[in-house]
Amino acid sequence: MISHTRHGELPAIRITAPDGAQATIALYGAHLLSWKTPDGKERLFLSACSPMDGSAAIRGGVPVIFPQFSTRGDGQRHGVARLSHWRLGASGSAEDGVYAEFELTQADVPAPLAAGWPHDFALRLRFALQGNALHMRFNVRNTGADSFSFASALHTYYAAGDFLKTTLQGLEQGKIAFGPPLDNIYAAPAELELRTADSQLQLRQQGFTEWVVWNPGAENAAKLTDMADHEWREFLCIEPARVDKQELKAGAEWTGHHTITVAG
Ligand SMILES: O=P(O)(O)OC[C@H]1O[C@@H](O)[C@H](O)[C@@H](O)[C@@H]1O
Repeated sequence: MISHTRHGELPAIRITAPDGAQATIALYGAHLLSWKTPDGKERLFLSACSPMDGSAAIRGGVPVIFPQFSTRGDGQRHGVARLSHWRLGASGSAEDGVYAEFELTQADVPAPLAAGWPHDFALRLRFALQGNALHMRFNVRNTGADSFSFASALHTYYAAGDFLKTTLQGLEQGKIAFGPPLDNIYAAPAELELRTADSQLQLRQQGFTEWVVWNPGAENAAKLTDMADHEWREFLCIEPARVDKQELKAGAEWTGHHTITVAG
């Protein structure tokens, strides 16, 4: 079932699966704010200090990064998609569960931001919920007459319980046990295993080229106005990404998949 709701001042869409799984997506950024598995447990971190009025990017959940990753370029930091109001597209039931799609084109991007990246594009982000799995499918189409280059990421903030008790397995570097702050880019195997203080999750990607792993630690978190000082310990970001801009020819499209399954 799909219903309209609000989160703070932001209009949002709620997906509720027959098994009780639930996701809430703000139209601002097509930003996944909350994902609850059928047991009612929240799987994503969302900062209590995040702006929720469309004046700035939301801190937590799953920000959509497009067309620039971080400061890798002279455009808007982490791109314009997380700062634009998307539209609800198709929704319903499919093989992979109850789903809703969100759409954004160049015409939807606020003028000052659009001026910084003047290309014709169409984005479609689909969220599907079934049992303990969440599937995100991100599609980028070049609708213009010239090629453009873009980077992207699904900047997932996991509710880790306790960052310091979290481990990640599957990277060629071996098992990572977290401690000091980190902001690392790794080559992207298809699958990772994340163990938080109380859960085990499988993270799968297809189409992306890197995993970015980030936690600011206490000192850097204290400098962030949209994060409470203690919150750094509650989350870990693991982002399937395409950190460097790669070309997309006129008329071509690219699709990235990100599936998270709670295994225990
Ligand atoms: O504060 P922002 O713009 O949401 O970015 C958060 C972090 O996002 C991560 O993806 C980057 O690797 C970090 O360098 C960055 O600090």
